[in-house]
Amino acid sequence: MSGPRVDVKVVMLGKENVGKTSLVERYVHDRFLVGPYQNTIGAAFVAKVMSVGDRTVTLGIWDTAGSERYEAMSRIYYRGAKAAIVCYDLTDSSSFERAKFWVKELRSLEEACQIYLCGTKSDLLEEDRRRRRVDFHDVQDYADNIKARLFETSSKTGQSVDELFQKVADDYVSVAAFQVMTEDKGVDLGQKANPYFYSCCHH
Ligand SMILES: Nc1nc2c(ncn2[C@@H]2O[C@H](COP(=O)(O)OP(=O)(O)OP(=O)(O)O)[C@@H](O)[C@H]2O)c(=O)[nH]1
Repeated sequence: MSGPRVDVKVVMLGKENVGKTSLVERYVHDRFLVGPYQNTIGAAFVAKVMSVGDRTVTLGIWDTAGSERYEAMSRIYYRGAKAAIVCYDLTDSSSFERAKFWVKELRSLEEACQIYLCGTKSDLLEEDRRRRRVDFHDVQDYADNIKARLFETSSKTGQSVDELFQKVADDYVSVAAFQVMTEDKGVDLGQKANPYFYSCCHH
């Protein structure tokens, strides 16, 4: 028996404990698991069917393990990904340094992969704004430089989680539509190597 046909391979990357699994849990099952923290080992896969206008898009989400012990495995999972959600914990500056590490790798090895930076655990800032360790404007400047999109989410409250994954699917559909358009008309805008151009030019 074959599994679902995946349109968009999405990979979750980021330091351990930043909340990658919780983000997927919130998005796919609309729940936030409490209890003892469990590291992801290797990677986990889940498929989610969603709508973009009158189209159906299936996201195939690979949730990788954040521990540096599994770094080599994470590399296997981002190969061929169309989208990478690179997570960092808004209350942990070292996790943002780790996010930059993954961005560098993706930019050099998976040029066509659209990057979504995701600052997690925003509910902790609502409780106490002094807990913020990663400045929003600094990350926005960085995101502009690397042509990434930026979200700040909470898997606990659900804040911006659906919006993040919806954007991944919307971008995929925009890119596909643009590809069909240029291939049909034989237009070569010399921009094919730039995935951000693809997704931006339809907004
Ligand atoms: N307050 C709060 N805690 C969160 C949030 N997301 C995750 N956590 C907590 O952070 C811890 C780690 O979450 P995980 O989702 O397992 O983190 P991970 O990035 O998948 O970790 P690895 O599997 O080790 O890579 C857990 O104790 C979660 O309950 C959030 O949005 N808000």
